[in-house]
Amino acid sequence: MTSILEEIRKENPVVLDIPNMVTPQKVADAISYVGGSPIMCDSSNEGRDLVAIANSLVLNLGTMNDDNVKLDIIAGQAANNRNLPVIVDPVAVSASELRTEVFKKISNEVNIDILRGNVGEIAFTAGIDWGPRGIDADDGNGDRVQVAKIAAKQFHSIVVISGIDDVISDGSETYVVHNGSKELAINVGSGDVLDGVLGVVAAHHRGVHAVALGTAIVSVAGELAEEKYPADPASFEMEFFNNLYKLDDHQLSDEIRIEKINN
Ligand SMILES: Nc1ncnc2c1ncn2[C@@H]1O[C@H](COP(=O)(O)OP(=O)(O)O)[C@@H](O)[C@H]1O
Ligand SMILES: Cc1ncsc1CCOP(=O)(O)O
Repeated sequence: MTSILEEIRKENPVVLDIPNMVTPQKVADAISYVGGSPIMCDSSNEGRDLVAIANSLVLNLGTMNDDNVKLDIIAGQAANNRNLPVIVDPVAVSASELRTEVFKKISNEVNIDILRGNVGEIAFTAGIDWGPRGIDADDGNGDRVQVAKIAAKQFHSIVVISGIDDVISDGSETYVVHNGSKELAINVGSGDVLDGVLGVVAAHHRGVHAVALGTAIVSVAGELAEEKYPADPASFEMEFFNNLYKLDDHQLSDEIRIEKINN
């Protein structure tokens, strides 16, 4: 049985999160509920100071302006210097020239430990043609595993592709987490919540398997919430957050459906 939740709750790591302007409260709550200590930051003037007290850094690129892009680079490089894990979420990276350029800049200037996005986002970052005619795309796991592996090798990162199943790979070791809930897909910010939870886990637990367990924490919490509220999105959200707080290692081990991919 895993002891990851017990360990992170003992460690209570400080997660510095540079959020988007849409979901900071949700992300801070999620970090706190799974056992971390969140601090959100919005000014490049305090990036270095806050990295100095953090155990991991999350850069969410969901909304951007000149100062938070500057902050992303300052904090990312300071975190690299301290050997802290850096998690990057390239939200809607293909949607505007600015998003595409900012991600390129960050990936050139900051070492990314965990790159987390949906398959379209990750494929785009890696220059992979994803879509009806992209790499045999049928949205099957085989293709998503290939996208994760290619992106992982390109960025020297652990890549998490979230979706109906979650694919977690560093290019050679790969897992698929089969848990989840379609309610998570319509809950705005569930991906950002996943980034924050990965920040908590990665603070002290490096490696692909630990990241896969971190991914499963969110997917299992969502799956259990859907059992109770299959058709009430607002009630689902409350139950999902309750589950992030209540989930323990016994329940995680009982509920997780994780597969190691062998090629
Ligand atoms: N169709 C789905 N069925 C089950 N779980 C899903 C589905 N889509 C997303 N999830 C879950 O929702 C969480 C957030 O992923 P996702 O919605 O892909 O992020 P984003 O909000 O960045 O697009 C993950 O835990 C993922 O497993
Ligand atoms: C709606 C929206 N617009 C810019 S960032 C954001 C939130 C994205 O959250 P998630 O990708 O986790 O659903």
